[in-house]
Amino acid sequence: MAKNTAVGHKKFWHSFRFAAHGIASAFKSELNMKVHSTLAILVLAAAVILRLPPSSWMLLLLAITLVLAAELLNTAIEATIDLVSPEIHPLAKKAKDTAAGAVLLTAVFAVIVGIYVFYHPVMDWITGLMS
Ligand SMILES: Nc1ncnc2c1ncn2[C@@H]1O[C@H](COP(=O)(O)OP(=O)(O)OP(=O)(O)O)[C@@H](O)[C@H]1O
Repeated sequence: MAKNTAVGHKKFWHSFRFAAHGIASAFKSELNMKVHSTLAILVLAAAVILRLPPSSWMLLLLAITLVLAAELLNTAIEATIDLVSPEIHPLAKKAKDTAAGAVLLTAVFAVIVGIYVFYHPVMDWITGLMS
C-alpha cells in the first residue's frame, strides 16, 4: 500500500492506476458489481442485435455508467464505515442505507431507460417473427 508521492504527469498516471485498481478490486470483491456489469453486457448485446439508434445507445450508456458509479461510491462508503465504525451505530446504519438507496435509485432509472429504449424495437421484432 503506497501513497501517490509522484509529481507532474507521473502523478496523473499514478492516480489513474490507483483509480483503475479501485474499479478492478470492486469488481473482484462485490457481487453487486458482477451482477450489474453482467446485466450491462447483456443489455449492450441486445442493443447490437436490435440495431438500436445512437440516441438509445447514449441513454443506455448513461444508465449503465450511473449504476456502476453509484455502486463504486457505495463500496467506498461501506469500506469507510467498516473502518471507522466496525461497531453498530445508528449513523453507520444511516450512511450505509443512504448509499444503498443511491444505488437503488440509479437501478430504477436504468429499468425505466431499458423499457423506454427496448419497448418498440422488441415489439417490432416479435411482430416480425409472427408475420
Ligand atoms: N456498523 C453498523 N452499524 C449499524 N448498522 C449497520 C452497520 N453495518 C451494517 N449495518 C446495517 O446492515 C446493512 C448491511 O450492511 P453490510 O455492510 O453487510 O452491507 P451490504 O449492503 O450487505 O453490502 P455488501 O454485501 O456489498 O457488503 C446496512 O445497510 C445497515 O443497515
